[in-house]
Amino acid sequence: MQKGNISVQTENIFPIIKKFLYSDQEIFLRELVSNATDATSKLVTLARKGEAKGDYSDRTIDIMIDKEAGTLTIRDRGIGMTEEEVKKYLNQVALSSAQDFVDKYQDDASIIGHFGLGFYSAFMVADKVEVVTKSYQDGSTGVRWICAGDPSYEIGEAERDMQGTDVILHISEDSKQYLEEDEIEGLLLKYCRFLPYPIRFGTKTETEYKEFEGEVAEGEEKPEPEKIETEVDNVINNTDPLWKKSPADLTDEDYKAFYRELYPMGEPPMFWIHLNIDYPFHLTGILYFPKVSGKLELQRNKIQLYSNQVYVTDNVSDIVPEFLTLLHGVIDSPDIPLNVSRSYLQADTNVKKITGYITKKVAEKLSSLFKEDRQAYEEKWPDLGVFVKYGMVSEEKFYDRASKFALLENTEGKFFTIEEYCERIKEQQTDKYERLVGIYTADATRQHTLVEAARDRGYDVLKLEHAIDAPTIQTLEQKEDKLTFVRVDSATPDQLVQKDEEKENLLDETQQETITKLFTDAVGTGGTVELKPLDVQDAPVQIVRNEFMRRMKEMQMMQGMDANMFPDSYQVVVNANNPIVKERLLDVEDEATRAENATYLYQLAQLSQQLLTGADLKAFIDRSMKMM
Ligand SMILES: Nc1ncnc2c1ncn2[C@@H]1O[C@H](COP(=O)(O)OP(=O)(O)OP(=O)(O)O)[C@@H](O)[C@H]1O
Repeated sequence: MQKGNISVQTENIFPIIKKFLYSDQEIFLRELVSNATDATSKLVTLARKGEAKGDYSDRTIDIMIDKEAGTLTIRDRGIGMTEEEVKKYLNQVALSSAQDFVDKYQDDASIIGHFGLGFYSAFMVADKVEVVTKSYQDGSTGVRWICAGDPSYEIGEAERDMQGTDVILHISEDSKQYLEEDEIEGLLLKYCRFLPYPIRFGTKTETEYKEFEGEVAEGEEKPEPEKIETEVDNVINNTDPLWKKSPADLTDEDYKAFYRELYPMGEPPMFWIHLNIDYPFHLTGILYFPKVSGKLELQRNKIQLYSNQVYVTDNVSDIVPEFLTLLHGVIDSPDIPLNVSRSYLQADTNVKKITGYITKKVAEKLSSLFKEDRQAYEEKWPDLGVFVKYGMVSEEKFYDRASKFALLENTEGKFFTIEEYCERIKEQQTDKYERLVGIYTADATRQHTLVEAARDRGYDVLKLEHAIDAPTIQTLEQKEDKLTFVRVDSATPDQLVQKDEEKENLLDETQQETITKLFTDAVGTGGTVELKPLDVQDAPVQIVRNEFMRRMKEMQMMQGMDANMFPDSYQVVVNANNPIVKERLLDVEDEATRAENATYLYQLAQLSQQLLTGADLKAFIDRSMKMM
């Protein structure tokens, strides 16, 4: 054996590799199996070109544990290395790329999936690494290279028949878990599940039951099926994952089966998109639309990112627009730079193009579903809506496409595109400033009374009940000319759509003052009182919340501010023209009864909006009982 030093400057790299990457130790296996895959691919290419002669049909990569020896071996049947190549690639190339990686990593540990540490990641878990290799080239002999985690190494001849490479890790004392079968199998399933060559991890027992096929004499029972156990290779990967295949060759069932392979516990997806692009970047993948309805948070981070079928990460938030992280599936692209920091990624031109491409494909798919079968699309809307709205709010480009197929649902359960809806309300709901006023409820059950009051006026009421609807409304108002929204409780029904009609007040000035005073006392600090001449049949007292003030408060609360900093601003509108107001307040002599009636009418208004609680609610019930 010859001895040598890898490099003088690298004295420190081993402890750094061990220490800095400790939390992500497990990636060593992905890096080494990737190298084995690359070495196999290189040989396959040479053989195809006729430059490597021999039978290279067995491309299996073996992962082997030897507990007694304390080693984990990664064996490939790939291109192998000559002694010169070992010196060049392991002592120089691999080392300098590891050095580069460590330098970058020390500056910013957010490198995606920690790709690029390469061969030297072995030293995260091993005290000593032994490489036994033989080049595919005629006349090559085996070579053994040993390095014990310091800059010195040994190199010499080794016995070896087959071309290819064994990387033997002498697992260190504090990484003993990597000698456990379950641990290794788990990592192989995570990182290597879709690699293009078979990854064999020992053997497994397959059990089969064979029915008795012979004659059974009358009166005799058929013998139990025979149990047949066979030892077969434990190949842990699917070498030909669905996203690599041509969509024309696949059926719906294939896509569903692949979804189950990815998420065995998941509900079946609604539909999917097969991505496939060669220029100006390479990208393949399948994105599935899950049923989202309401569960906005739970579903994130289900897209897996691969690079040439090697798993990288399931945190793709810097690679795809945020709203797309609600989708499930796989993206595979060798063109995403994986050894740069996450903040750099978003500025990368390839990543920008990829983002744009995926967004466009998603919009196209939704658009075709909408056009092909509107009814089926409407049925899916409860699950799709959250996703589409999220996209419209957060991605300008998506908005432009989605505004054609986004739907608005009204309280009758009918669906409209934005354009259709504007057309529908044009006549009734255009205000004096020529704005189209969309009236909505955030809770059709709680706001039932108000919804009905608006509908009685001939208005249409939209159901915008999800958390995503508040920002969606804001976006629609910004984007769509002359469209504005008001919630049913933001004004009295006659004022939801402001028109220039002034009603005559049936009370004289003294009467108006008396009424205003009575209600100001009844309401106290609960809100401001306004006496207005409304329709005779409009309720005597109504409570409204200014749309703008309410939105401000909601926004502040979303930003985590104290809710009490912005008290609710309620306006108590008293209808001067409702006959009850006159009869119960003005025509009553007794001061105390008048005050009591004012309070009672105010409480009725509170009750209709579920604002009456605590002691006030009890007082109201007591009084109602007495009246009975
Ligand atoms: N199993 C192997 N068979 C043949 N050559 C190998 C094997 N493992 C490593 N090598 C050689 O060593 C070189 C350095 O490996 P290393 O993993 O450090 O970097 P890389 O694979 O080139 O790049 P990266 O890991 O960043 O993708 C490889 O380019 C290859 O030439």
